[in-house]
Amino acid sequence: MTLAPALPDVGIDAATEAARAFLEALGVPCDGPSTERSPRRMAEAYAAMLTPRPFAMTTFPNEEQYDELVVVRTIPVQSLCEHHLLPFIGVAHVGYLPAGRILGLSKFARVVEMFARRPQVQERLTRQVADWIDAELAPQGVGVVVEAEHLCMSMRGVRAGGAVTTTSALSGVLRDSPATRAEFFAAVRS
Ligand SMILES: Nc1nc2c(ncn2[C@@H]2O[C@H](COP(=O)(O)OP(=O)(O)OP(=O)(O)O)[C@@H](O)[C@H]2O)c(=O)[nH]1
Ligand SMILES: [Zn+2]
Repeated sequence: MTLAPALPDVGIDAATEAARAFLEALGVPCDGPSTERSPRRMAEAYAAMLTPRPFAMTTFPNEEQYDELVVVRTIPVQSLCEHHLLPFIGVAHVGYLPAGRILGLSKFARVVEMFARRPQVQERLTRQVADWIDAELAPQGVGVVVEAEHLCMSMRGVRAGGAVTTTSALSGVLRDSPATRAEFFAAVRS
């Protein structure tokens, strides 16, 4: 069983017409020489931001029986909040304690991106990354921390620009062992 999101069925022409109607309804006509194609650009931009990129899961046998934490810090996060379809942007820190296999390092950034390219809430994104690593790798434990600014909170509404939300998801020994958990959070903060 895979926990990867299903690929959406994207109709760029229909999205373009909807974007044109949407912008016109907001008093933003797109009839100038440089704006005629803006509805299509908008449709393509949203399609790009909302379509996960599948990737090959590459694992290696843990031949050295490496049994310390592996932590990949400061992975870029760019997603859209499902309430306003406005971006939330920040970083993820992903760590795990290997068991029988280790994961290709680039895959941590790929899995974050895969789940980020959907309408999201930060809590779910954080949990999905942890659950995917658990399911695909069966490590001794996983930890994921996401720190992000939500533009729906800074560009509109409450206008709390600069507010950063931190979420975390832990499993296995990273959740159950206080020492391992503390080591993970220390690595994240270093
Ligand atoms: N928990 C959580 N909330 C989020 C996330 N992204 C956006 N939200 C919140 O979702 C809520 C939607 O609330 P509503 O009251 O329905 O929407 P709204 O009237 O536009 O709210 P304001 O943003 O307060 O103006 C807001 O409080 C957002 O800040 C997220 O990733 N996680
Ligand atoms: Zn929002």
